[in-house]
Amino acid sequence: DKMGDDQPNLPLEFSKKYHIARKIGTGVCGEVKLAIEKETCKKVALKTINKHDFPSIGTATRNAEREIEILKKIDHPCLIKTEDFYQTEDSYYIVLEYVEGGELFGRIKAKKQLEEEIAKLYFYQMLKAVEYLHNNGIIHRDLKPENVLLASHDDICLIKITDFNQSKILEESSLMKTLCGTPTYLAPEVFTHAATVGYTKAVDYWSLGVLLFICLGGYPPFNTECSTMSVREQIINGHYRFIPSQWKKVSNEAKDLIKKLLVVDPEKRLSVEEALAHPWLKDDEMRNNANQLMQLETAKIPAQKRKAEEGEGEPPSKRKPGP
Ligand SMILES: NC(=O)c1ccc2nc(-c3ccc(Oc4cccc(O)c4)cc3)[nH]c2c1
Repeated sequence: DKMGDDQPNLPLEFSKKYHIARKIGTGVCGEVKLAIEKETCKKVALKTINKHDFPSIGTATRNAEREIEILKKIDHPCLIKTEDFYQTEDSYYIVLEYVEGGELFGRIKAKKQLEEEIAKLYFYQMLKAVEYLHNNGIIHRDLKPENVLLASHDDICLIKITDFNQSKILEESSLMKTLCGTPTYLAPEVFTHAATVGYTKAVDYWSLGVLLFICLGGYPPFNTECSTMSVREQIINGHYRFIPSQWKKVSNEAKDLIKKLLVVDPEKRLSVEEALAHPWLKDDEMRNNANQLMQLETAKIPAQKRKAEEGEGEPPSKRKPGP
């Protein structure tokens, strides 16, 4: 069709370089479209965040700026890579790698539930990715099957976590500094309130438990099927069931790991490090597969960041199309 815009008000610079194909996902704050780089026919995912969308003026912009800051900073084989950014006065445009296999959500729906060995391979990679995020002071806060992408249509494949729109960067809070000072004059609630304020990494541990439950059981642990409690009450009470017909082929070790992640008290919830040490994941064959997939990915064209650090990289938008 015509060489012009396929979508109105895209940045001209973007329209010159890419051709929009079709919508491939809808995030909370914006949409994701498949786009083709004209010079190389390479597929990319274009995520558009409208500055004037809900949740409220300013929040969408703040979240988008934080998402872009995080995307520039991260570099891990199981985290989505960013190719480019554009901005107009009313939208942000993030050009991301196109992850062929699509959402884990679609794979689980198609297969009803994943075979245990496949679920283990994916979950181990999710843990490694979240371990990397937490070690870099980033909490994802929106881990769900829609935000876990699969690198290929094969079962044995790399996963890529995406969507940092709800993510938080753990910075030195004034409360943390206060707690390091001399407490002589500090009121008691500063200590007791401290234990509950803000989000901690533990919210991601809980989400990982829900993700693993859905991968193995094929249905969510907290859902509207429950007649006596609302979803909110089920979560607050940590009330869920392993429906026998869905779980008869699943090992007790896998169920044990889920039980230790879906713990209401965040202090008692298993951390990523502890989950990685759980017997269910002490599986050398799986780890070899996962590590090979991750090393292959890392060996590919180094991410923009690595190039930038080595000082070779031109700013992405001025780069010659890669091989
Ligand atoms: N929310 C995000 O930050 C985000 C960021 C990047 C994303 N890429 C996809 C994506 C990629 C490939 C897909 O393949 C398919 C598979 C089947 C059908 C289809 O139309 C596309 C689907 C979704 N979804 C994304 C979401």
